[in-house]
Amino acid sequence: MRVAVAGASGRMGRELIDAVLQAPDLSLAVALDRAGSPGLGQDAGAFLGQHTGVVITDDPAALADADCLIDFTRPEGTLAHLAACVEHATNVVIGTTGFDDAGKAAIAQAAQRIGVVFAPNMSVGVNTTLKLLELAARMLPDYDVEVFEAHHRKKVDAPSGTALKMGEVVAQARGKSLDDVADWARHGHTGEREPGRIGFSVVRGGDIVGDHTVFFCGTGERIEITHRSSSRANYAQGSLRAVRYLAGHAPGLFDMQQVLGLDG
Ligand SMILES: NC(=O)C1=CN([C@@H]2O[C@H](COP(=O)(O)OP(=O)(O)OC[C@H]3O[C@@H](n4cnc5c(N)ncnc54)[C@H](OP(=O)(O)O)[C@@H]3O)[C@@H](O)[C@H]2O)C=CC1
Ligand SMILES: O=C(O)C1=N[C@H](C(=O)O)C[C@H](O)C1
Repeated sequence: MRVAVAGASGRMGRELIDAVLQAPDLSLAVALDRAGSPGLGQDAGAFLGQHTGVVITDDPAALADADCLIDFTRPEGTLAHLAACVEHATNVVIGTTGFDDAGKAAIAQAAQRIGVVFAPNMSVGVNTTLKLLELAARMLPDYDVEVFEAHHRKKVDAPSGTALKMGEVVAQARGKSLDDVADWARHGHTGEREPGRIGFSVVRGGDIVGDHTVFFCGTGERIEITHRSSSRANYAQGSLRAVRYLAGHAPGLFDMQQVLGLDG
């Protein structure tokens, strides 16, 4: 299967190129970076000391040569690539976070024409953690829930897409919409905590790959469900599973719970 990688010079782009080059059933067909990127014109494997013959381009028309794009960039980049994927009937795995409602609607619309996997976290561990959260939320309806996340200093969106998803899973298990119960930040004289709210807190610093903890705080006890990433390899491997999943499915919008068979 011919795979394209967007954001080829980014942290995830490089992790993905490495993973695709090592996968016997996949070939790297296209590598995209944005206009003005210093990577343009270089071999996509140069950072590994490898010659792949795939030159990094900023032309989304190159997506005609790929069966599936893996896109971990920024919302505006992903949406531009998505339009080219629809034009060329190329499936897409979207790992980018930070979309607004209009961006999410554009993704859903594209998924009527092509296969799309869209998930804020591709790791098997995080997706298993989401199932644990669903169980805990159902078993502990009166416990106070707080979502904590920590990431590297270069991350541009907050809370992380994964933290938002964790909050949504808990809210949904309690029959609520996250927007109605979220406390995004606290400062000053906040008053006592209101029952049923879901609080968020965020750390940014250094090279933290990605930590998430959800606290279920009751009276006399608390449960902390934590996932920590120590490398980006799991995000890349999950993305490759998503590429293979799309090859066996008709157009539609899927998430990693479906790819991993955790949606039952
Ligand atoms: N779903 C998941 O499992 C995971 C999701 N992510 C998400 O993936 C995204 C990327 O993360 P990361 O790799 O760390 O970020 P980086 O900043 O390291 O890489 C982003 C890449 O996208 C490029 N880019 C930026 N803007 C555009 C644009 N408008 N059009 C095209 N390309 C663009 C950047 O180019 P340039 O450097 O020139 O700006 C860079 O090559 C984030 O949204 C992050 O939250 C990250 C890890 C796991
Ligand atoms: O930007 C990152 O690095 C990450 N982003 C994703 C998110 O926003 O949840 C996934 C992971 O936590 C790493």
